[in-house]
Amino acid sequence: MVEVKDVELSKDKSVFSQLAEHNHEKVVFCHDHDTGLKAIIGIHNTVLGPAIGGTRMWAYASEAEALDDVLRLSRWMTYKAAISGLNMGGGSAVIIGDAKEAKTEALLRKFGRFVKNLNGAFITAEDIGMTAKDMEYIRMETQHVTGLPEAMGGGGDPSPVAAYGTYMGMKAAAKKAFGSDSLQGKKIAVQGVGNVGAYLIELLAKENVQLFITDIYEDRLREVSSKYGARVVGMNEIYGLEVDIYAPCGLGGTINDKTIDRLKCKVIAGSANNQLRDETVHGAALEARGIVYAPDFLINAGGLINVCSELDGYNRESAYAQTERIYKYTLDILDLAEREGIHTQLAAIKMAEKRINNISKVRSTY
Ligand SMILES: NC(=O)c1ccc[n+]([C@@H]2O[C@H](COP(=O)([O-])OP(=O)(O)OC[C@H]3O[C@@H](n4cnc5c(N)ncnc54)[C@H](O)[C@@H]3O)[C@@H](O)[C@H]2O)c1
Repeated sequence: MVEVKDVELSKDKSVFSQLAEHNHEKVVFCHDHDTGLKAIIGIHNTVLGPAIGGTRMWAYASEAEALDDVLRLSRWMTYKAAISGLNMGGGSAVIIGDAKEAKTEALLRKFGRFVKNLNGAFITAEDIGMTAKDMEYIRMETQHVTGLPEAMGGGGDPSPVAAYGTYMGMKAAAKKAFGSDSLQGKKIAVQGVGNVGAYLIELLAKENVQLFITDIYEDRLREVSSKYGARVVGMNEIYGLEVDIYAPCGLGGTINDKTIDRLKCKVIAGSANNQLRDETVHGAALEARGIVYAPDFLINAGGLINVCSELDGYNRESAYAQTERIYKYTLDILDLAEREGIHTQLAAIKMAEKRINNISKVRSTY
């Protein structure tokens, strides 16, 4: 049985006022006594199409924390899908519990039944705490699952496509900052050489850049460094490096009060989600420092584009072609930010909201 502290969802906010804050459409609390399932499915916006988003399994300290996570994640999925030109809305799910201990086939399949009952209004994929095998269990109960292995007719690992979109976004940001999208000779610091980071480095190495890398795992660093001739730097050292481009490809929140004044780069473009600790404060601070920030939820959308392309019968070529458009979308957003004198993350949100508002004249929900 999953043990979660039973606390008030929030000290000062009711569930409905939390939904109202960012205009979430629907939240489904899923409970099953026999399997111990406690899950929350959050549907933020379905104007453009069914809500898509990952299912995360995490040992949240409280129900309030789980709800907060699902509301936050689902909202960003709306923006990510809208700005990438996808006909999809934003959603997300969290299963409360320790993925190493509480996960069973029955629990996952029960969760699949809840997804099924939403009749396609929510389509899910793998996120933190979930594996491809877990998604196969969910798939046994509902067809509304994507991001499946190639053997099951899916697109397989989305990381190379996510890296390609990040690379496109980085080139667009370089064009804005340096007047050319060629990265030749540029000094680029990549933080996190996991799945996406390593594929990004492979693309960058072809452009003859000077690479600086850091990661928590030394064996991974050694491998990437010897393969691409990248210089290994310390995890804290990376922020103060004299580089042209900083690419956060590890965890979110690395652009914060402690790091922002140390940055010497002219461009930030990486795959990590939620790079700005506080999107308003740190988005504006980057603008004030003249650093071109390529909005994370736009340039890392290649992964989402890849899993969405499964829904119409997976085609790798078309997933890459759609991802390539991130170059143009990034330039459009950087231009909009300049024209309106706003920071680039805000410009990206505005552009996503504009598309949703326009299409809401055609239809209001899925
Ligand atoms: N995989 C995808 O398709 C995809 C798509 C969109 C966005 N993203 C985002 O991109 C980021 C990377 O995803 P991934 O799939 O490559 O994950 P991953 O777990 O394979 O790799 C992340 C790497 O970053 C390292 N890392 C974490 N924090 C670090 C820090 N502070 N300093 C240095 N290294 C650090 C980790 O050790 C790990 O090697 C994540 O934020 C993820 O949410 C991934």
